Amino acid sequence: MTPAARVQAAIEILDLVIGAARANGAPADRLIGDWFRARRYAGGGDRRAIRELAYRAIRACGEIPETGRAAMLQLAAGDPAIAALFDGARHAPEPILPGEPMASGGVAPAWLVQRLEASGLDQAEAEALLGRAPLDVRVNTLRPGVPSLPPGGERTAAANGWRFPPETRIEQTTAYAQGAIEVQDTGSQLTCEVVAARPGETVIDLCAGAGGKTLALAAAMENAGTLLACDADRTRLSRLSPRAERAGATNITTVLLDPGKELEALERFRDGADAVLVDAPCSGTGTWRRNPEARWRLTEKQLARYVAIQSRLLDVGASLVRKGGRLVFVTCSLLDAEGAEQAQRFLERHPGWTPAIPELPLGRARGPGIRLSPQHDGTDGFFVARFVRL
Ligand SMILES: C[S@@+](CC[C@H](N)C(=O)[O-])C[C@H]1O[C@@H](n2cnc3c(N)ncnc32)[C@H](O)[C@@H]1O
Repeated sequence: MTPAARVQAAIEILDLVIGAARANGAPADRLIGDWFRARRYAGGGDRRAIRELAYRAIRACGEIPETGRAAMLQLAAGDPAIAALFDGARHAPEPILPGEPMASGGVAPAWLVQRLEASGLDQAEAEALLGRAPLDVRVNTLRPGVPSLPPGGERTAAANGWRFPPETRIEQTTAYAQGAIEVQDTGSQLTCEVVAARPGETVIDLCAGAGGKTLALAAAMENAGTLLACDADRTRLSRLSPRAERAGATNITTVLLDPGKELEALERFRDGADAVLVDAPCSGTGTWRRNPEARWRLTEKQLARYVAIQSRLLDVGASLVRKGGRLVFVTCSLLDAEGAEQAQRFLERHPGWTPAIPELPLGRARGPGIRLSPQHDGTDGFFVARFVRL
């Protein structure tokens, strides 16, 4: 494909991404994959270039663009080489018309930029939310021996963490196939360390999803003790079993929860868990490096819904913890509404609890917890707080 045809292809993809963002449809990654599957003629180089162009345009536009072309014009406004490819040749985008509307630039929609500012993020830190994520892995201590890792890696601040260049094909390594390593962001690994799960304990991962953090907890517990992986989403939870098998994690029991009736399924653990992790559903502002179009999908109403469910799940988690036990609250968000403020409100609602601010090698204190950010810590954005029941 010619460079100009690649730009036109990226514009078509952007139209799909924008449509899906408006209609709460599939994520960009899946749309791009489907687009290529239907166009086998595009070679590896074309695919990489088109994907790169589409993501650069997504990152360049703060508000959701009207069209894919308007998004690409925003990118072209800062890159004359791309602008020059709008030449109307065969398969190329039509020439740019004088005064043709282009999407607006910026980090995120205006309301969200305001929320980020109010949450103490300066411009540089906000922009870093849209940077490139490295490839982090956790060495799985449940697998004996030292795994043979691909070249180019370096140790991270996490106890068992390594970082590789983003293009590393980690899933093709023997270490990955044997379950000796798991792909997991350093920030995510550190939030698991805050749980400080120990062998023999009863630990509940209340929002386990597909078990990214559950597997780290199982490793910390050395497969000894009870580890419940709960979630309200059957499909996500069903992905955990094969992952646990690959990782050699044998002490995990999955529990499908009914939203609003979580405690009914967990009644026998009431006041009994040593630790409960609430890795709550959130806006995901800390993971825009991986899915930058997520900022076009979020609405104030949705954010309010996340805040409400986080608060409810924290209350559910609290009633499962034994006296002296710990409750760990995590969101992959940098918004105080889903972090420091949420944690503070928990403490106000629950006088029988005290904050035990985690000591981490990365991050900065924010209210009664710690916040990690891409710019300051080189991780995804997270908030983590730990509370101890008196
Ligand atoms: C941030 S994700 C969890 C990610 C997971 N812990 C990991 O490390 O991969 C939040 C999860 O909360 C789940 N969830 C939403 N409502 C819930 C509820 N009422 N009870 C339990 N889980 C819920 C979602 O299905 C989603 O999987």
